[in-house]
Amino acid sequence: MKILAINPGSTSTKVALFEGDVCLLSRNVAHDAARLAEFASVSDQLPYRKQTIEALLAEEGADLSGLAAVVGRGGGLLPMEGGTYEVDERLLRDARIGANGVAHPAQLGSQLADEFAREHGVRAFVVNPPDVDELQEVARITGIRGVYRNVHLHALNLKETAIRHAASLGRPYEECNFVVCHIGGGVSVSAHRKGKMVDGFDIVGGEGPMAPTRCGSVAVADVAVYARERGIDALAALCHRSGGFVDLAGTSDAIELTRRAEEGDEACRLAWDAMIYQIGKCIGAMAAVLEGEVDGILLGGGMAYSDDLVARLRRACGWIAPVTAYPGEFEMEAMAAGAERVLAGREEARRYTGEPVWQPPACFAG
Ligand SMILES: Nc1ncnc2c1ncn2[C@@H]1O[C@H](COP(=O)(O)OP(=O)(O)O)[C@@H](O)[C@H]1O
Ligand SMILES: CCCC(=O)OP(=O)(O)O
Repeated sequence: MKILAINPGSTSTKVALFEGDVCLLSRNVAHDAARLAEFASVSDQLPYRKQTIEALLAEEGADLSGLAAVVGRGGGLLPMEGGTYEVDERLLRDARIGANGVAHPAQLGSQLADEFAREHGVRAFVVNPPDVDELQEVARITGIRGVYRNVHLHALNLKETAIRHAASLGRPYEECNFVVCHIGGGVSVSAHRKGKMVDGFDIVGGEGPMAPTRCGSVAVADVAVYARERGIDALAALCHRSGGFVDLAGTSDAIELTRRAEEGDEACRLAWDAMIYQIGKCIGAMAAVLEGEVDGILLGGGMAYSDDLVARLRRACGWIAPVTAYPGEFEMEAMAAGAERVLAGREEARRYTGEPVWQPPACFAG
């Protein structure tokens, strides 16, 4: 049973073909930031991303005969429970407009999966999109009446990393507590208690640590001044596209940034140091969410390939719990596995409704 997995990220497009749990091919194309910036909206990138994938498949001589499903990284959706979702018109409508109010390429995942699936007459799915919302109630409350938190995170990779680490400890995910990070183009830091992602930082809304493409948390008063001087659109872009390394050093590539830092570029050195410092602070916050009962701190994403970053986070947070690096990500495998569970009848595909997963408490009404 072949499954094609498609993962459009902020800096890359990844594609993989699986037969059962065997990966037949896997490719990752890094996109030039200037090329992506030419598109007015994320959904306008659809033909370009599709052609990119078609070219990759052709280069690899991929044999798609016997394809059973196409699975994409979901996004652009309203808060939802975790799981594998059938791509249908309701889901596509929200993905196309980015109903979560966030312009992020993950919303192309369902659209690309749908296009390839139609061409092959097979089903399309998304698995654990960044819109998965399992926050505990107290994590949703802010100090502003009527304003409630929800988060967008690398849910797919965070959960898969936690599941695999739990298995390595010989325990089910549902019995463990972890602080799990994805340290890539965006940096997710999250608290997992007994199989639920009960808190984390909204990495497209401007929370959490600085990242290659994100500004991270900034004092509200400073944000207000920035918005007044530069406008709301420029401010919003800083949250998930043009902040962090891009704003401080003109690149989202951590390899380039660290090379320039070694060559004496002071802006690059400080950006690198500050990001790692902020990730450590956020890990500490999530350890407090778990009341110190932390079975492990797990570091995934592209930057977890950096020995320097892992060593520094181990020094900053290793006293909380053992720190384990899982460089890269398990997103492609996790997507294929989610689709396979449904096709094999071990799990029912969920239907996206757009219905709220949580109701604001009556005590704050009015
Ligand atoms: N060996 C490495 N050392 C430091 N950074 C790395 C290394 N390999 C990849 N990266 C960085 O990881 C980031 C991309 O991470 P990735 O998880 O692929 O991103 P995304 O979240 O966009 O999928 C880039 O900034 C890249 O430069
Ligand atoms: C929308 C959250 C997922 C995310 O930020 O992915 P990238 O790191 O690829 O931008």
